[in-house]
Amino acid sequence: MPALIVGNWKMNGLGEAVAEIAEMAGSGASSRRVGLWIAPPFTLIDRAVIVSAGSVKIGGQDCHHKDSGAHTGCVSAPMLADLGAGFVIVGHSERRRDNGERDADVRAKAMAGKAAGLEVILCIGETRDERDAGETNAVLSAQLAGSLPDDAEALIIAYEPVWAIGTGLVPTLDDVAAAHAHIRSQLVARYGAAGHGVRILYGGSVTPANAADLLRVADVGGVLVGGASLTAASLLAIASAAP
Ligand SMILES: O=C(CO)COP(=O)(O)O
Repeated sequence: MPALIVGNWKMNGLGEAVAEIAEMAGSGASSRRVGLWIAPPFTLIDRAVIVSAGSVKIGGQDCHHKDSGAHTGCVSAPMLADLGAGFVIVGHSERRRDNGERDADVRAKAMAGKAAGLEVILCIGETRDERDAGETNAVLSAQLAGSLPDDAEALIIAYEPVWAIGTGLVPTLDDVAAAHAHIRSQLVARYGAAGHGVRILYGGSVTPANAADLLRVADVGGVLVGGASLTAASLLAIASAAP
């Protein structure tokens, strides 16, 4: 399976930033060797879809769990699909923290994304305190139990330790391998054989310097990149590190 390199731009990017996506698309990096996906802010999705010319898949960073209605400021999964988005990220720890989203909310969003025909990247991960208390596997199990959608179709899991996001801290490669193996076991327990087909991404302080090592870890099917995804130069350097 070719590695999947996904950029999450978070609340970054004014109009001129679509030039970075155009450069990623024009680089030819998105090929049978790697998949290149970008989740810009909602405001840039329309333009990003146009400049990506099909070479970079464009997605949303969140969606509402309902298709439409009286939810001021929210964006639904069918609205993303209508713009030409191909995927949506749900359950990011920053949304859990800033918007009080819980596992049941994340599950509803994942179901909405799938129903709209989007691929769904579902984020999970432990805090520093939880890791230090030896609770990492228990936290991951509980998050998966509460948030996994009904079936494994179009589902991708992103393992993002909260303490590794934006900090420059990265778990050891053994710890990443252990977490991914645990997530895999939970997916197989839940979905049977289909659980083997779910891609698992690593996210948290991925850079061009550490991407090659992370992408070689067993069962790391790609990376979810924040800060280092904002420029074409940096994201393409990560993509070229894929084995
Ligand atoms: O949260 C992340 C991606 O969703 C990771 O962010 P950083 O790569 O900036 O640590």
